[in-house]
Amino acid sequence: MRIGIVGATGYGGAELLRLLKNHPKVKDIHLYTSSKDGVHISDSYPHLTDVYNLTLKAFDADVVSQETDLVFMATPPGVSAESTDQVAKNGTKVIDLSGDLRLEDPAIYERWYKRKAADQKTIDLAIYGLNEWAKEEVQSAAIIANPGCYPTAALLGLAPLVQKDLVVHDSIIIDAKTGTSGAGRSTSSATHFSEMSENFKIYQVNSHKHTPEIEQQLKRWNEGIGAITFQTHLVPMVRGIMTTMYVQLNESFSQEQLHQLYNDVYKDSPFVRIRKENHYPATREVYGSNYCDIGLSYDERTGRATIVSVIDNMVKGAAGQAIQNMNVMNGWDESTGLDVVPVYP
Ligand SMILES: NC(=O)C1=CN([C@@H]2O[C@H](COP(=O)(O)OP(=O)(O)OC[C@H]3O[C@@H](n4cnc5c(N)ncnc54)[C@H](OP(=O)(O)O)[C@@H]3O)[C@@H](O)[C@H]2O)C=CC1
Ligand SMILES: CC(=O)N[C@@H](CCC(=O)OP(=O)(O)O)C(=O)O
Repeated sequence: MRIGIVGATGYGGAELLRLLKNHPKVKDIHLYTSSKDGVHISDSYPHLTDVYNLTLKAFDADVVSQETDLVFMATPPGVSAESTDQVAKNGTKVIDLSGDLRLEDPAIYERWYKRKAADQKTIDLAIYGLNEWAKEEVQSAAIIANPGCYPTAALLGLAPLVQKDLVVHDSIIIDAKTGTSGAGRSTSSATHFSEMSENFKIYQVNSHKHTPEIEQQLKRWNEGIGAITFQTHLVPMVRGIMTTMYVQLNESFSQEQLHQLYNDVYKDSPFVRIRKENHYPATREVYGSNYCDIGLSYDERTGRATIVSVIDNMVKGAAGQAIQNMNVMNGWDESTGLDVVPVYP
């Protein structure tokens, strides 16, 4: 299969290349750039020296549609909105890592992303690829909107309780933390070393663009769910996301029942690991892997459940989930090429 990566010089592109090296079905890879035409990938990423002998080519949607069967768009917001229909016109499948095709209402996209949305036809064709909960749709999809990093962690953690309508509808609070690689490779004053070292910051308070994405999916599962409170923090680490979620349950639960529910729901999901009672995951424990690890607690005093989920933002939050989606789209085992043990310590 001929694979394309647009935005291969970014962190998402580099992570795709790291993981695809061990993918038995992928041999023919084409890399596209908007600024480094003719540059060898190892000049951009020396850790890939002798791993790939590939030179970047200028991104042109028509060329991509002729040269590839499936393309990963690892590009900033706006690029997929403009070019997906052209890339897909000859049957090339598209997996978009950006947020351009995730929101079904273009007006909501334009309000939160502050840029023009993709055309409605392309948005309607795109399947929201939260893989664990969309196997059938992903299988037959031509275009995948790969979920955002925070929504992946939050939604996998909330799904069992929300789907079974066990949550007081307007009680969901998501307290999220991320490492700096989530901001991509280009430098910014928010993420450079002097700003982030020995520091811990809240950002985009009540205004993060992943808020409508999380609400949209929660409402698909349970239309009664109200507005969520979602806050994001930057911590001095490179990879990893932790979402700590607080929800009021609408019936009395026991710790044991809560664990039973999550173990049952995710028993056939190889990338979701439920920790045993009184054990909680740390970001290091999924580092470099496609796992989402979940810890649970029910507080009898308050009637609230605390759900903690961790992922590696670059893997399950981006490139890993994208490859999992590619696998399911092609009828391959979902774990193909993703059988990676987390790097520890
Ligand atoms: N980092 C993360 O943890 C996650 C990222 N994402 C999303 O994935 C996408 C990629 O993220 P990330 O790799 O971190 O970002 P980076 O900024 O590291 O990389 C983006 C790449 O896109 C390319 N690019 C920029 N403009 C254009 C253009 N007009 N046409 C084609 N290519 C262009 C650039 O490469 P060049 O100059 O060579 O063209 C750049 O290297 C983003 O939308 C991001 O929000 C999603 C989940 C998690
Ligand atoms: C640290 C940092 O800036 N993280 C990014 C992660 C979001 C991201 O990557 O955006 P999409 O998944 O929607 O494309 C942010 O908070 O915007």
